Amino acid sequence: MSAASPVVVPPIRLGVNIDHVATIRNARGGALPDPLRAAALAAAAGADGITAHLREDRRHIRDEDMRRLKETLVLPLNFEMAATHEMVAIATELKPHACCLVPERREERTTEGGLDVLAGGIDLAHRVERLAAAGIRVSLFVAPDEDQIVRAADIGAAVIELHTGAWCDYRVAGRQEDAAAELDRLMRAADQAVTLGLEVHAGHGLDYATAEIMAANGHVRELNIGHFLIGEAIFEGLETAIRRMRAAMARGRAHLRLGAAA
Ligand SMILES: CC(=O)[C@@H](O)[C@H](O)COP(=O)(O)O
Ligand SMILES: NCC(=O)COP(=O)(O)O
Repeated sequence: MSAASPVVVPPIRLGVNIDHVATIRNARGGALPDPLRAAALAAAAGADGITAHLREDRRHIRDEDMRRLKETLVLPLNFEMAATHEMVAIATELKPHACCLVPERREERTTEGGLDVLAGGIDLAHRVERLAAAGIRVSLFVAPDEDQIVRAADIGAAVIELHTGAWCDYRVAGRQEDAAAELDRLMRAADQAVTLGLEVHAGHGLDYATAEIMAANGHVRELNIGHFLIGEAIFEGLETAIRRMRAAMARGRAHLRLGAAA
């Protein structure tokens, strides 16, 4: 009789987004609080990577922050950016570990939806190719939409990051049916992406509860979380917030282990 095969649970990484430390700094126009200090603290607290979004309007992270991050950071740097000529030029010079291409509208309060990979056409395909040729791991920030994910694989992205914002907003608004339908879409999108050979990440609006649910999907290999963690840091400190987030993700992975063993 053969022994039961061990359940293999793939690890899940936590990328800490430090944009909103820069939002607070910029509110007074000075140098404090320094997002680099948050990155160093996040590393000490067990983050696996740092995410920073250099918006076209530089409303939070600035070019100088990206340069300092690249020079001093011991963790992989995930550079979020619009798929523009300007940003591709900056990224190919900086050479971060990864670039996540996101949609941007100047007037938006935050990143409202996923990148329209289909509408991006050949220009987007070329930008993905240029970044990949510079040795950068390219991720596309997409809604859980089948056609967008097929196109992401077609144009050579290595990763998709699923936009969890709509799901999180439905939950906060108490719209349980909409939240359940959106979660179902996210789960099916993760399955589809893995079938197409893409690595799956997720992020936007995640908190302890939603991160735990995402981590219970073994296809999801990385969560990028910022706004909630920086908010919690006001009350309990960044280090504690990150440790609690890691614990929530570990609980999610434990559900997976139990589910697989059942
Ligand atoms: C793309 C994304 O989800 C992050 O960059 C995050 O949302 C940053 O915050 P803002 O959207 O407020 O710039
Ligand atoms: N890509 C999502 C991200 O980096 C963090 O989003 P949020 O937690 O700040 O909403």
